[in-house]
Amino acid sequence: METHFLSKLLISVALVGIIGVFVRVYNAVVAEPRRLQSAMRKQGLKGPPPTILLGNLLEIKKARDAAAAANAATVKGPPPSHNCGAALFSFFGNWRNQYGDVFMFSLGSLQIVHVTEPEMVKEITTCTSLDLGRPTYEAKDRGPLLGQGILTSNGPYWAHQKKIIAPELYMDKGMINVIQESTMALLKSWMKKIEADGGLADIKIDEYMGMFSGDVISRACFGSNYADGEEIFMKFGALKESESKKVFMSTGIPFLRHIPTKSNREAWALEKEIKDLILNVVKGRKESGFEKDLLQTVLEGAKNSNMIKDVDRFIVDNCKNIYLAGYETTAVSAAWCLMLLASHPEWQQRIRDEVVDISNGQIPDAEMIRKMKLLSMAINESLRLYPPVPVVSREALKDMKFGNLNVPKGMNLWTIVTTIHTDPKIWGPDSYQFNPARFANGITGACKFPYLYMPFGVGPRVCLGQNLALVELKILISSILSKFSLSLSPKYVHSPAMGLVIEPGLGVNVLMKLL
Ligand code: HEM
Repeated sequence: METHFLSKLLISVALVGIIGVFVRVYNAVVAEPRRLQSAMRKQGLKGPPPTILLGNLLEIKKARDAAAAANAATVKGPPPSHNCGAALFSFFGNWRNQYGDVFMFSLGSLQIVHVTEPEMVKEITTCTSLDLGRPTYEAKDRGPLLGQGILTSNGPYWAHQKKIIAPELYMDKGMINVIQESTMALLKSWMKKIEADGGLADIKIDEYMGMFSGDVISRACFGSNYADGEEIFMKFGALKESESKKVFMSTGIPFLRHIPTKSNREAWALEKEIKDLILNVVKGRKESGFEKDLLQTVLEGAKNSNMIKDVDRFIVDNCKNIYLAGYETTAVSAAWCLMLLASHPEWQQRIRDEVVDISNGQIPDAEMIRKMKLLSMAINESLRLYPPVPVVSREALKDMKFGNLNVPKGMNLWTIVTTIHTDPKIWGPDSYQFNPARFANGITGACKFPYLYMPFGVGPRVCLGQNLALVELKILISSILSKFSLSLSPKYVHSPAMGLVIEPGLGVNVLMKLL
């Protein structure tokens, strides 16, 4: 009798559990997307029709596969034009032609409003309300990679983290020294290689750009524990590699991250290893040291705050976030800029003349790079054509209004940087060409609406490492130009690809000669 009652109870509990899971799945996959879609449709917003579960993912996959095949088959040598958006996001172009600057689409169950209308872009990107934040799906879908550090957090917790981290990323003399040392290491390795190859070397520069950028970040973050930092970041590189394969095509499909697939299990294991390694360094610090690096700042910030409940997690997530934000973005920016200068010998020579004139054979310092106007123009132009981060994304954390559009809580807003950066209506008829001269009078002179130039984002969530990145790029590129002459290798195939950032999919091969 008692056994019968117990088994009945168990079955009832199991049933309630199953129904509970079913309701949650139904809400996430069907009800919530429908609610958001219907709220937008009522206001006249159109977009490609989504399917349940996948949204518009299949259409996106088809367009990406077609573009990749076309790209690999054709563009060898210097690219005739730099329409990165068409190579990577042809689907946005097609939908924009059909539905206009503002339309909606779905990635899985994720509902997104695409915005390239200038006034609305301005309103969104400069909105200071904490009700508009970074998309919550980023932390959910890419948890092992991002955690809840400054990149993904929102509200007062984000504002608090920003206060702790931002001052550490201001440029000071120590940081300039670190950049100069990393630059010298790179120049030496190239000189050796060129000599060994008889005066002319064909160098795949991407790997070296990564080493340079990783070196700077490891030293900035971990100071004298720099060697530990390198090991941590190597593991993080492996984690990033496996996670970047999931970008786009697994975005917005709920529960995928909880399934113990081979790649998820690998990611979980790496996540744990990275956490243990970082906390080991932290333990050493508590016992022995006083340092003035980013780790120490985060450590002290966490200890002195009553808002941070899980100190270990705060430290680990922010180390990962800084590395993720600053490593690859800077490395690919340098690679794209050198590709452009190798393909435009006239600009290369003009900038070299300026550099030699100002630096007189030395590795440039902060004062010198401030004077290098042509170099800044070329870097601005390179970041316009190849912005590493192609989308500035936000989520309405409460019901909000932009322009005439009521945006319900949970809706994502995407500003497509590649489209905006190359729109002929904004930049003129040569918008797909490399023409640094357009920046001769700064950003305001180059573009009808300066707030539409956004390689580092705009508004309250603007990149905190912008100055650091620009100084890195200026010191590195000016030093390279003053020592070597560059031309594009016949091996170069133009292949913009989307990992976590826009990267040269098949690398950048440059023919390098000592001057
Ligand atoms: C050329 C190199 C870089 C580019 C193109 C770049 C671009 C960006 C972009 C587009 C954002 C998002 C802005 C937004 O959502 O409005 C961002 C955020 C951020 N970046 Fe960078 N970044 C670069 C280098 C760096 C470096 C070197 C660091 C630090 C070491 C860094 C740290 C950050 C941080 C902490 C954030 C988050 C800011 C926040 O949410 O409050 N970035 N970056």
